[in-house]
Amino acid sequence: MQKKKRILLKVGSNTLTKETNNISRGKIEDIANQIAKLKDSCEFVIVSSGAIAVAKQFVKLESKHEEVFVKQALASIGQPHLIRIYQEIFREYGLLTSQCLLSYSDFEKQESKTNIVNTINVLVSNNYIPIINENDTVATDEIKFGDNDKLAALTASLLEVDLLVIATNTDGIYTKESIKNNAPKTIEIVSNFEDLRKEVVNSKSSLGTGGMESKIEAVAVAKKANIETWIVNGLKDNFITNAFENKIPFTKIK
Ligand SMILES: Nc1ncnc2c1ncn2[C@@H]1O[C@H](COP(=O)(O)OP(=O)(O)O)[C@@H](O)[C@H]1O
Ligand SMILES: N[C@@H](CCC(=O)OP(=O)(O)O)C(=O)O
Repeated sequence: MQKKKRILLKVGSNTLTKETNNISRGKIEDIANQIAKLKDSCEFVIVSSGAIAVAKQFVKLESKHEEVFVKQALASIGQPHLIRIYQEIFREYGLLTSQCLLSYSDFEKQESKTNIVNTINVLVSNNYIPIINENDTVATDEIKFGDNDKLAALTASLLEVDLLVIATNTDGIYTKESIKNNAPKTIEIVSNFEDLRKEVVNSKSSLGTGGMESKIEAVAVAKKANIETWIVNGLKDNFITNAFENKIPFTKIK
């Protein structure tokens, strides 16, 4: 049997909510449907944000503490709901899921790195799709300074995946000029990675954390490990299968 292509799919909060205040079961169905279609040729590991977004659907926390602690508490409330929703929907498509919570510091310790790789390899070889998020209770880095893009890239490198797909709410990376002119145009082929950094504008979406800048940083991490990255519009249906068939505009960085 031919070796399956290993894909790390990163799904941001905006994709999962389809830019509303609620997690979109329809979007998770769309992801499950695509993974089910591709399952004979590809194996998936998912890095999913959305814990805080799910919690906000259910609760409003009162606290005199710093905002970051409230966000961590929300992530703790939302994470089990997020996984429950994934599990319910993926099961309908015949897909098995599991949860892994990781911290950035885990990537600095050899023993932790080995354990992550071994655990995920057992999961994947038994047809479980690991759904990874940051362990927000212990690490504030992501909520304060970055987001899951870098976590996805570090995980992709550690797992030596064949492709990193970052799903966001734009058709990939647009040229700065085209954003200014209100006619966004996707940079489809990246000839010079350093030039790409100059295209980032200082904006992010309503629920997003790091904007395009953190995606570029993620691409840099993946590039160092010789991993190709695609930045695709996760709001659209069939965004993975359509990207494979080149039916949609997206940014490909080799
Ligand atoms: N050159 C660019 N092309 C496209 N989007 C850009 C660019 N520069 C900055 N952005 C911003 O990055 C956002 C995506 O990142 P983010 O808000 O963190 O979403 P996510 O939840 O998917 O991680 C876009 O909605 C846009 O506002
Ligand atoms: N880990 C947290 C926050 C992650 C976050 O906002 O990231 P992203 O949507 O990828 O910019 C969560 O699951 O809500």
